[in-house]
Amino acid sequence: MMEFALFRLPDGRAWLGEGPFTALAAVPAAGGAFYINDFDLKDPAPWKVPARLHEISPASLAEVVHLNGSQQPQIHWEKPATEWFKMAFRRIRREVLSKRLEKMVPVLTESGTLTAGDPRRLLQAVMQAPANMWGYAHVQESGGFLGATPELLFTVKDRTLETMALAGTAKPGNQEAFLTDVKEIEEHEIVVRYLTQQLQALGAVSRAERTLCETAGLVHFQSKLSVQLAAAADPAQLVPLLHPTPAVGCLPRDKESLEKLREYRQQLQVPGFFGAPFGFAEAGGTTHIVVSIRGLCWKGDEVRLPSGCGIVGGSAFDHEWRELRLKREAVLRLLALQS
Ligand SMILES: C=C(O[C@@H]1C=C(C(=O)O)C=C[C@H]1O)C(=O)O
Repeated sequence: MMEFALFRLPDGRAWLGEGPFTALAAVPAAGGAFYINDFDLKDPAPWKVPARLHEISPASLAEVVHLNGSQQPQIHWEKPATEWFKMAFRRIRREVLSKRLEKMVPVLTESGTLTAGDPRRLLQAVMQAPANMWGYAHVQESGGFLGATPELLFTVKDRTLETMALAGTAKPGNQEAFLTDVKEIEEHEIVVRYLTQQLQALGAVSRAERTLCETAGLVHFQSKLSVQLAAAADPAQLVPLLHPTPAVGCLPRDKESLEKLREYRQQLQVPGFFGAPFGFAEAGGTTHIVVSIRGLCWKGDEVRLPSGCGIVGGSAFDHEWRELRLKREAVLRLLALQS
């Protein structure tokens, strides 16, 4: 199989679409299409209808993708350098303190070399990710990306849209201090405020209380939001309305700040899939779009593992550097690449 896409829901249902794909600008009425784009939404036809669609289980995956006989990948990781990230961190913090920005999310990418095995084997871990995560993958002949994310951009069916703010991070075990951490709460509430503002035009927005989401070795603040839509909404238009949220982007989300975010991403050589929307439109009319974080990508034997952290006025470099490491470790554990 030269090209395929995979999407797994938290309830375990999963689909694998075989290429070649037919690319469309809008969701096909019959469903059965994947949404694949990069962070800048450069693809004008991001809905990909596969030549063949399979509903899969962890047991049938190996058969459908022909994984039998392939080995778990071995990756030699390089220690990430601090310089460029430190510079971005300082600049962003300065902009926040001078009130030109409220929040921005720079991304650090760890690089590695594949020394043995097949990265497609990691799809087995993606299929078995914890029940509060969405699995995603897009694989082509020479490379691809895959992961399991705890962050939903939106699910829409008929007149109901559900989304979440997921931001603010800690290591499990220190919950008491986290629950009252003013900086983490601020980082989170910025995302809630943004989503509420963007969604208000579509109908009545209701917000559930801020709770803790524990997943794959990390704890986040999570607030679920839902909207009773005044009229049926087109998922193709909802993506640019919501993406990028300040959980992976910036606030304000004006042209100037987005341009700065793009510059930092370029300078820091962030892979295009990271933080991008990815999803699947079911045949029954439900469309799910998630935020592609907690994953890795590869091209030939080059492997890259990005992670990002929100910078606000109260952010300190050492704390954020540690948070980035925790996030990368969470991905490695999730993909069974580290004990
Ligand atoms: C950017 C990442 O995660 C996002 C950033 C978070 C934060 O800054 O606290 C938390 C969850 C995600 O919204 C990542 O995992 O790399």
